[in-house]
Amino acid sequence: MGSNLAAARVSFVDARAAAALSARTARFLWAVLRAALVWVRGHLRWVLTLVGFAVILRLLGNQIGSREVLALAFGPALVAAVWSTCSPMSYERLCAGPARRARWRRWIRKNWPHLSRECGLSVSRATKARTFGLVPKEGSRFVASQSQTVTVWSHPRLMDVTTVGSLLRLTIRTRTGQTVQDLENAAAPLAAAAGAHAYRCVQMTPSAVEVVLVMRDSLSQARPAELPEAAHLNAVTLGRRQDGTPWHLTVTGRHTLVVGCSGSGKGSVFWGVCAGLAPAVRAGLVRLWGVDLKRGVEVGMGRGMFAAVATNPSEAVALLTRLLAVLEERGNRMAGITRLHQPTQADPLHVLAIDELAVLTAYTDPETKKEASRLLAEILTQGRALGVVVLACVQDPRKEVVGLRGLFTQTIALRLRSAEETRMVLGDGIATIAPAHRISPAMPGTAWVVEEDGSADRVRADWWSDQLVRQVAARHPAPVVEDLLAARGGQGKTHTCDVPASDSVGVRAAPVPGKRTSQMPQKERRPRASRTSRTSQRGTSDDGSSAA
Ligand SMILES: Nc1ncnc2c1ncn2[C@@H]1O[C@H](COP(=O)(O)OP(=O)(O)OP(=O)(O)O)[C@@H](O)[C@H]1O
Repeated sequence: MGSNLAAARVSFVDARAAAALSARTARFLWAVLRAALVWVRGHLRWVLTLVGFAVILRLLGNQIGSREVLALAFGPALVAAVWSTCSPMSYERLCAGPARRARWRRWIRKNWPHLSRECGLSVSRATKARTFGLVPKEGSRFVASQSQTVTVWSHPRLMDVTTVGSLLRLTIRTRTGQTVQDLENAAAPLAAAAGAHAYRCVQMTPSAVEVVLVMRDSLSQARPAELPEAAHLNAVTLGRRQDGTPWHLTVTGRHTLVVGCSGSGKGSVFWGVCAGLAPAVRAGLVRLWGVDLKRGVEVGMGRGMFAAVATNPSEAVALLTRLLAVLEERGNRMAGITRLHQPTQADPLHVLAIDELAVLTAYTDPETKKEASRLLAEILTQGRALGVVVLACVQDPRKEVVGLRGLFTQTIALRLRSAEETRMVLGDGIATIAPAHRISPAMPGTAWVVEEDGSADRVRADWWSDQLVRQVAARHPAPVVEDLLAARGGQGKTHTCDVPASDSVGVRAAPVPGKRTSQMPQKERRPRASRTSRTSQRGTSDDGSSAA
């Protein structure tokens, strides 16, 4: 009886394993078939020509030859299908990627005269040309040559075409009578004709421009942030650029304004900077100060890495007063000795991170607003060289809301509501090359930034989950905590905390008087699921400035 039961159990287990194996095999075969069909569709001309050739050979009675030709038609499809199913990464790297890039290069070279004409880059002139040969003329007489009016086109020169990853780079030289501005203006129709997701222009010489077309959108997928390990002071890695390279943001010596409408992903940039600096915070080289007037909901997630957090306007004024005192004391110390502050453990870099600046500078009572704006203006004007920098996030970029806009030295434009807002944030003439108002709501964390050389680039910040922020705060707690109540009297009071050696997870209770956020129930956030944007429903590009 017992042995029967054991045998039945064994056969049941075998049957389940066999069923799982057949399901896996069926799935694999289906994937291979689908990949083969995709390959055939992409190489239809090749396949049809060889099939036609095989049919002719068969009609002529050459059976073996026709079979070989059919193998030549479908063999590559089978190899490609199996390869791409078993090892998609190596297939993309060694086969599909290089083939695709070669196709882009060929296409642009072949179609350049046509593209340049249709995008308004070429000019034509009518000219007389003489044709030679015996040409019939009235009656039965022939003449040896005759003159005709012909149209001659002159195009800007396509000097070089290169590809890297998903980028197609065109180096174009102006034709006579053309400026680099003309080439830059034609980049949008050029990108649309090439089916590029986005583009950017970089002036190479006074008469040559590099137009970079982003042929495949590498930013479409959200990417989770990683736990920061090393202490970096100068720059933090916030995410990636549209060419797939890392996006580093300089922090030292820069005041950063992050603008984006609600849900555009300001939190990702905020935590990218604060959590990116966390190892340096723990090392004592950076001191983070937080202002979160949305009841501390955002900063509360990573409270442990901040030296002080203000969650109401009076606390914010106290915090700014304290920071200004640091500035004044440091200024007095540095006068005549050095012009640029070098962060050390005894004298760290102070980073003031403000979530929703408008609550402080526009939506609070007039007195607090005036005082906060005054203090912030002083910090913004003097802080850069003295090692006090500001990171501020805001939804509304209008002057009446952020009067201090001009004092920030770098700006990140997340999704904005209109081209006018893009102009306000990034500067005049930028809305066409960095259309932040066209970023898809389905891609939070995506932004446009303007580089020092004036070129614009599209970037996407990595996603910081609440859990990861808490983990960073637990791993890299601030060694020093400031007492804001004492700062109200103009004097700061500093508590030194023992930094735990362990990497245990959990928010460290920071002894800040009057602090409510650590007790507040926090809602766990998740990356927003992609949704079809209204623009993409209309058949235009989601986020870039151009669409195929
Ligand atoms: N980098 C990112 N990648 C993917 N999803 C993101 C990213 N950043 C944010 N999100 C998603 O977008 C949502 C809104 O993000 P977030 O709260 O940072 O926006 P916000 O601009 O701060 O909005 P608000 O100003 O209303 O607070 C998040 O809950 C998350 O689902």
